Amino acid sequence: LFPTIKEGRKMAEKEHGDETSTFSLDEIERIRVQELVEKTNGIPPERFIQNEFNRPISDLPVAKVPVIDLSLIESNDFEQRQQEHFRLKSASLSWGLFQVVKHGIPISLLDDVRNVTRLFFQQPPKEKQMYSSDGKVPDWNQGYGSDTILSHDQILDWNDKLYLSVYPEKAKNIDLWPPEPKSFRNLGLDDDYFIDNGAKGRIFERFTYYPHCSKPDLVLGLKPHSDASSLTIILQEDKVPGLQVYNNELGWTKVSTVPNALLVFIGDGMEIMSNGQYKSPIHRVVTNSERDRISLTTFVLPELEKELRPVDYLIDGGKPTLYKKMLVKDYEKQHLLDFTQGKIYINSMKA
Ligand SMILES: O=C(O)CCC(=O)C(=O)O
Ligand SMILES: [Fe+2]
Repeated sequence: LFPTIKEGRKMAEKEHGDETSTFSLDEIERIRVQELVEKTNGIPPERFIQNEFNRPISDLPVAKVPVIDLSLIESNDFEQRQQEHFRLKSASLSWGLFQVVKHGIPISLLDDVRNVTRLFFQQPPKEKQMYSSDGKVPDWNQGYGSDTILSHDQILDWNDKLYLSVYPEKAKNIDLWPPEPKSFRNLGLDDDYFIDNGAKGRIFERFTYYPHCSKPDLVLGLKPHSDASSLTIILQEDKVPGLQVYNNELGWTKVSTVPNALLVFIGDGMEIMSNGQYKSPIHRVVTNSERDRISLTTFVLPELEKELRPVDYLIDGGKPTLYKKMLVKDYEKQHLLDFTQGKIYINSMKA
């Protein structure tokens, strides 16, 4: 059996007491990881030390993530199109993730997005803090901040983030959108691409900054989770890996970066809607001692008042329903609660 969070932390303290740095509870829960790194030279305070069974492992196998050519999905050649559709489907059935290339988004735009993300995090703390919602209802989880803290026992992630609602328009809180760097508000992130392509619902963007860490074998950039979304699209940096995905046969595997590809994850919503045929993979992010890392995550989410459940035709004729039903807004609440405690919420949805 795994130790409880408290037991695990006691064990970690004993073993690694001299490798951690000390801060008060209040300080730790308010400071951003980026500032911490400057103060401690990258030495993690004890609140960030993972239980033994969750710590990063070196020498992992590389995940064979399928690469999908989007231009073939839209090809006029029927056979080519059908073949790529088949590959897309088998990627969703097996790994639950794939790299998309020839997606039609200009590389220069991807570079701009990456640059602007870096520039945002390079600004002084005071400047960034203006875009924090600081726990204010209804935007308490939006804006600039670090790991969401729901309990003083929580083991914290080694990242800072800027989390923004971009669609629908009325859910956008423009006060949390940084005017600096200048190009931030007009990245084209809020154009109608997804909406026109049928994904009506909600879209959030999460800009994440993972500072370097002097003890990368003890902390996680982002703890294990599957995404509560329908679909997630990730833009990574080409040269700084860190993302890992769990595979039932291989255990943790490393996801290689493919230059300028977009990485797509099937989310919990799709797993439930497909009655478990499509997989919402468990993934995490590890840090490294030399380089910081940025990523941009786009979450495509269903409307809050919708019910999450397997689609009717998949359970027609008495086929077993493998998941419980739940309103999207309740699902997201529970998912966040479980995430902060290091649990995988979709497991509790299995009927
Ligand atoms: O930084 C990454 O590559 C992954 C981020 C992620 O998993 C998330 O935002 O849910
Ligand atoms: Fe994720």
